[in-house]
Amino acid sequence: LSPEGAQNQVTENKKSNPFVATSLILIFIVLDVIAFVLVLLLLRAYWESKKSGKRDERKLDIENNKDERPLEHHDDSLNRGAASEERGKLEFFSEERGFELGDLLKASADALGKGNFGACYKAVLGNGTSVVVKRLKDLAPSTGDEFATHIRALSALKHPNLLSFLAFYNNRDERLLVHRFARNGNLFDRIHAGRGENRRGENRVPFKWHSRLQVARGVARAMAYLHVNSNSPTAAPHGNLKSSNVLLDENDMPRVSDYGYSSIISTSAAVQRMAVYRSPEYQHRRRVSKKSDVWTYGSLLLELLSGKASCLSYPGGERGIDLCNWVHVAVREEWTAEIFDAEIAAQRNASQDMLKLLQIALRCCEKSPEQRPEMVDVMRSVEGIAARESGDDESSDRSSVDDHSGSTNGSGISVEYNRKFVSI
Ligand SMILES: Nc1ncnc2c1ncn2[C@@H]1O[C@H](COP(=O)(O)OP(=O)(O)OP(=O)(O)O)[C@@H](O)[C@H]1O
Repeated sequence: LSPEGAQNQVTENKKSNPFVATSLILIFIVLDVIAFVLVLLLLRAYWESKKSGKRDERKLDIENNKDERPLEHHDDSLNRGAASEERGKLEFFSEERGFELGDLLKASADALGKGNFGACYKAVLGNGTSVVVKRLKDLAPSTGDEFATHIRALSALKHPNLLSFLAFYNNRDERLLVHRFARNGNLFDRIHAGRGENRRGENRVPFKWHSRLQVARGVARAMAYLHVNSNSPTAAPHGNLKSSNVLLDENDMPRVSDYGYSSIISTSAAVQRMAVYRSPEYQHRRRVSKKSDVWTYGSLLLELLSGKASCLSYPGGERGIDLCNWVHVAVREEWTAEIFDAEIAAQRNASQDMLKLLQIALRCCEKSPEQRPEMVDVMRSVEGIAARESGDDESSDRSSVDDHSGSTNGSGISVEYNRKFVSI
């Protein structure tokens, strides 16, 4: 119905019947409104599908290895800042020192993704070694020396379940961290890839209870280790624990990454983007502490157990659910069985252990920080499940908690930190 046609008909009808003319005008207006709403709905559906596809597209790009340009070509500013005459050297923290900054920039590289604190690239060096280069952004104002001191302190933390630092680069324009590449990607993708709306899960490798428990145990050890070696009463030793910051090596052993950033990132960026700032105590009292880390660990356990995406894991938290709240409601309403991911719920011989892990998670997610357990106690509870499940006695299981840099006093947690040995 064209506007001219409608107008002519209206003029004709006006002469014969004023009621018919008014009805035609009304119909014309209603049709216009419906068309407008339809266009709006279509635009919204297009926008939503683009957003949900982003993560998968990024993964696909990496898997297909489409972009193999040298690192320096991925980012012009990286090239400009680092290729100048006075660009300086990498500082190494490990035995693997067979490369220099120039080798890194020329190595064939893939963009792994942009996180909250910078972009990550996987670079393959001439000798075939794969490393990850993280280019930091939104740093707190600090001198190069302050930054270097902080990174050196972080690199002294050595534990089999922490992602270690290989080297770093520090000049006025550019700050880069170099880590080992974790071959099996991150825990978020391990839990959620190939499932959910619009996905049929054809390529999904099932993530069974035993592997999930192994991850829960490894992350608890890494977190307890960080807590034992942190002296600050006001900071969360990790600060940003979430499933995308738990990387999996070739044996699916977890390596916790992105720890200790709170003092190198600007306060506003930290408050907006770090996981601990979403804890109940930050909402009410504007304070975070070690117990905020315990809360993030509880949320991670709930994600592992339920297979549901947590809003902590999504950038900006714009998707996913508040798992702590959801599970508390589920337990109150007595539909606990609904909590467990279908992929593990069928493993009936492990159901008691799943319930135990759920109880630990709920204690970690207590609203009041004072009521949450200490991270070391959480680790011991999770190890209790592991020892029973594998039939090992506790002492033999404990040996794997040891770090690689020194002896322990029997608790299994120790560290060489600033050349002083601290243990509990
Ligand atoms: N050492 C690594 N090995 C393998 N993949 C890595 C490594 N480091 C980072 N990644 C991957 O690179 C991507 C970007 O990581 P990054 O840490 O920058 O962001 P994020 O974890 O998504 O968010 P945030 O910045 O809040 O930690 C993620 O998919 C992450 O799993």
